[in-house]
Amino acid sequence: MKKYYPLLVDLDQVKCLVIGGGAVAYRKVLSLKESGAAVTLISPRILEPLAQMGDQGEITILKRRYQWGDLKGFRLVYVATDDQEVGVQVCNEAKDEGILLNMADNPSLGNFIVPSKIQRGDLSLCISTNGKSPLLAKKIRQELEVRYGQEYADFLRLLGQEREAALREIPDGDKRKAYFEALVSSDLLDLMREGRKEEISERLAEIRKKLE
Ligand SMILES: C[C@@]1(CC(=O)O)c2cc3[nH]c(cc4nc(cc5[nH]c(cc(n2)[C@H]1CCC(=O)O)[C@@](C)(CC(=O)O)[C@@H]5CCC(=O)O)C(CC(=O)O)=C4CCC(=O)O)c(CCC(=O)O)c3CC(=O)O
Ligand SMILES: NC(=O)C1=CN([C@@H]2O[C@H](COP(=O)(O)OP(=O)(O)OC[C@H]3O[C@@H](n4cnc5c(N)ncnc54)[C@H](O)[C@@H]3O)[C@@H](O)[C@H]2O)C=CC1
Repeated sequence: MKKYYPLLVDLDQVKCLVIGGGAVAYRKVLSLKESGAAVTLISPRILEPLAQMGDQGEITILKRRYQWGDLKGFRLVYVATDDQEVGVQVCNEAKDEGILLNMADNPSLGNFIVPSKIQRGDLSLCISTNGKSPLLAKKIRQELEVRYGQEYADFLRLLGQEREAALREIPDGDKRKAYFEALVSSDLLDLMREGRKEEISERLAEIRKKLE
């Protein structure tokens, strides 16, 4: 069993290649585009929504089979074909070039896997089963989606603002930490979930006052 290391990577404008044009390739393309990657796709058959993305200039499409040399210039490569042989060839080329490789149909040939993900503003929740059961990862995602709603995006925005302000305005490190702890364990999240926006600044002032 591989021991994968989780990390969050900035893919803005990074050149990524997807080989294959079916449902799995489509899922990988969507998540790459969400991260701002510059996506190229190579495949003889291409799903309609992917073809449309190509027509609209959102991704670059080469409508043909993979050939040796295609990986040049790419940082991340995803293989999502129904042809095992392509996987083996890409794997050899990726090794030569030191490129990070995701293999949808034979994960152990690649060197990274994609987790299931929930995004709530700046909060990312990523779930992986180390490839043992993607369906369980999906089920846990659906459970967590109910538990962690949009209010977390708002809460985190507020925490970020308050943290910046506190770093400027509360010079004492212990007091600052106490303020952060009070914010995180306050009922601010409940106020946001219940849409009681007008009470938020009041609560912030109360928390600050208590610490004085
Ligand atoms: C190893 C990994 C490599 C990788 O793709 O990176 C991989 C591999 C394989 N998946 C397979 C099948 C399915 N994958 C899904 C769904 C997802 N698969 C994703 C990731 C991963 N899948 C990586 C491990 C993640 C982890 O650690 O848990 C998700 C999380 C992210 C994403 O793909 O973007 C996304 C859910 C997103 C969401 O909804 O939250 C479904 C369910 C569905 O489609 O509804 C099924 C059908 C049910 C089933 O088989 O379980 C097969 C067998 C194919 C066959 O039968 O031939 C293989 C190959 C193998 O296992 O050998
Ligand atoms: N990792 C994951 O999340 C999942 C992986 N899979 C596996 O991923 C693979 C792809 O699944 P789907 O997208 O449903 O398959 P699909 O059959 O819809 O698409 C396969 C694509 O591969 C392309 N292709 C075939 N030979 C090629 C070549 N030589 N060069 C470039 N492209 C080529 C075809 O044109 C087609 O677009 C399957 O092997 C499947 O077992 C399936 C479900 C989930």
